[in-house]
Amino acid sequence: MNGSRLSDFLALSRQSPWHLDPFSEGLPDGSRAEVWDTGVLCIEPSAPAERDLVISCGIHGNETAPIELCERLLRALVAGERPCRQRVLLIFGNPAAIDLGVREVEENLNRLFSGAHARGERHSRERQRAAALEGYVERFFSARDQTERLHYDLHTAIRPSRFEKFAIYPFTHGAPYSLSQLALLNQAGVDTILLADGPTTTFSYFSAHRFKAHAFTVELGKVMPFGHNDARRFAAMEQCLASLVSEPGWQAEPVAPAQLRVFQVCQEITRHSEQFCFHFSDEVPNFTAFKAGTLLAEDGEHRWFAVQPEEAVVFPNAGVANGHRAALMVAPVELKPEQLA
Ligand SMILES: O=C(O)CCC(=O)N[C@@H](CCC(=O)O)C(=O)O
Ligand SMILES: [Zn+2]
Repeated sequence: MNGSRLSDFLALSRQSPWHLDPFSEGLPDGSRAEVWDTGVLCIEPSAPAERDLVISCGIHGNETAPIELCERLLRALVAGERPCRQRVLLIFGNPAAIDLGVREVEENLNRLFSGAHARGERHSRERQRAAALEGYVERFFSARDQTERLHYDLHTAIRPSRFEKFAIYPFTHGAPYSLSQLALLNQAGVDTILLADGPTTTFSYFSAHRFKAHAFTVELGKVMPFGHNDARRFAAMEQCLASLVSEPGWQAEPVAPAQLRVFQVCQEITRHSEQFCFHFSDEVPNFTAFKAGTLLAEDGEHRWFAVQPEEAVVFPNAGVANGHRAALMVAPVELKPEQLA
């Protein structure tokens, strides 16, 4: 595909970080690749199989490993090294932040979905982008009924984690958890699952709730600058995504729930003011556990204590904007057969 504008789609998106005029190109296997906007590319095979697959990365611009993984996947499709047999929507979420090497330009894109971009008086580039991304996901999923809808939103975490790869399973409103999706995550090296305890304004919850997609925020390791990621650490996820894209009907090896480490979110710590502080070291890795009764954080009158035995902290970040989540607290749980389908 010499001369293809898609052979370096990320570079093209970084050059036009907030808007790119749509265009389309044929791929060597006969699929049509349609650029809908900067960082947004829909691939339509001539005879698509039964899955509709959204893969997103770079919702936080400095989380480079998933961005590199998606670039490798796209290059293989554009070069004809791999066929595309499913409809795929590939999203580089925040090209401006990717270009600057920062988590966000004006505000955290992953707190602006499910309409949160329109709440309040504030205007920001990320709000416009969240609204646009919602529209693209709607356009993609609404094109067909009766398909299996999938969305993997790939991230890396700011700090190291005792369990390196984990996924957040957005709140299901009581619907069962998908055993085949847990198997896929497990085969992708993601053997730790966090069950959310309520609706959120994340991208994965948006797809799960609005389109009944199997959708996950997937944490693949620790944030590193471009060029400093070891691709071998992401190979299992890359292989699973490649199989989904290229092999109709592909299924991961089955998993027994007991093979997975499962946590339930039991409380959320929210920063309210400049007085916010944690009562543990800045160095603690994700999934560090505290005894029940331990004072975890303080913000003026507010105090948060560990309540459950073995309650563990995930994503502690005292530097978030006021009103935002500063940490999730999670407790180990066992998935019961009646919770699974
Ligand atoms: O390491 C951190 O503190 C944040 C890593 C990250 O971006 N995580 C996502 C999780 C989204 C979810 O809860 O589904 C985020 O904070 O947006
Ligand atoms: Zn992230």
